[in-house]
Amino acid sequence: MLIQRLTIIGVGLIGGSFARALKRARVCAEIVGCGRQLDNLQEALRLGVVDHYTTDLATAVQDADVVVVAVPLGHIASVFATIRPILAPHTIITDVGSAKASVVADAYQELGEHICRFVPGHPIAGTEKSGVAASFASLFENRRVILTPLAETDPQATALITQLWQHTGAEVVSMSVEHHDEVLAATSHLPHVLAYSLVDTLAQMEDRREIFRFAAGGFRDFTRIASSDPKMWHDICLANRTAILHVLAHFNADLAELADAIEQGDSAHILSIFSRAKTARDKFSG
Ligand SMILES: NC(=O)c1ccc[n+]([C@@H]2O[C@H](COP(=O)([O-])OP(=O)(O)OC[C@H]3O[C@@H](n4cnc5c(N)ncnc54)[C@H](O)[C@@H]3O)[C@@H](O)[C@H]2O)c1
Ligand SMILES: O=C(O)C(=O)C[C@]1(C(=O)O)C=C[C@@H](O)C=C1
Repeated sequence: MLIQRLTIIGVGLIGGSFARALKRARVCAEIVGCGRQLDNLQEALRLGVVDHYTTDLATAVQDADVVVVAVPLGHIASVFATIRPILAPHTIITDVGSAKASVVADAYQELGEHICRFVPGHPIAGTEKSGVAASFASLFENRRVILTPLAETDPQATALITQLWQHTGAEVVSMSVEHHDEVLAATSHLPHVLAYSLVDTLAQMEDRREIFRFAAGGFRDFTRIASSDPKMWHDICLANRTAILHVLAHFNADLAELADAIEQGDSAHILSIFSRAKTARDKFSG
């Protein structure tokens, strides 16, 4: 066994999938789940995702070798503040939050002397579903996990968290907090903002029933992620607002240029934008 006791705070899609993958790999002797919704924790136990559960954060982190904080970004600071006095000196703490600067600021503010065993992390894998019932063991297979260790982070803590993620089938990469937030603003946060905004625009049109009746594959592919948890994406937008606004401004300018080309009937311009995008997309998906 790699570790004795792993505690997951927030046994939802990501926390539950991490627990399932580690159980499958048989690397933790015991997995403890902690959360606020009793029915979700009971389901986690019934599904065999955790070995025990508690709704009490203090009980959950006692004697834990590793604590994984997998709650929405807006709840991370209060979780850190509550567990700080109970954490053992050897306990390693990590998280899975979709933006990293806000989590790191929360950690500096709330974790005190435990900052040297905090390894910020983010699996680049998920779905539009939430809760433990939506979790599955193969979610992280062949996907990337980004770690953004701090100057203070003990390299042995980073090495252990790296090993745990590798046991889920993921490839682990490291980068700076700032770079992470800029890249994810472009590749994940902007697409979610656009999908929510597009669906909301259509949903407010007078003939929305007719519009949605004839929405087919293209609409479905483009908007699946607008079914994601609104509170989670609210938290991400506020946590990474500077980087999101920067890439959104860029996008707005390019969209205005495309609208102008359509208005002018500028075939060459329209074709060059679409061809450039198709080449980039084909190369990326290949
Ligand atoms: N969904 C994705 O695609 C995805 C991908 C990568 C990372 N993330 C990140 O993972 C984290 C969790 O997202 P998720 O999709 O698993 O959400 P989820 O809603 O499925 O799970 C979150 C769980 O945390 C619990 N929780 C909320 N507040 C809590 C608190 N104060 N104390 C204890 N438990 C609490 C909830 O009851 C829920 O069970 C978020 O920070 C998100 O940014 C999500
Ligand atoms: O596939 C999806 O539904 C996702 O939204 C997953 C996705 C992404 O944008 O790729 C969403 C948020 C994350 O923090 C990481 C992954």
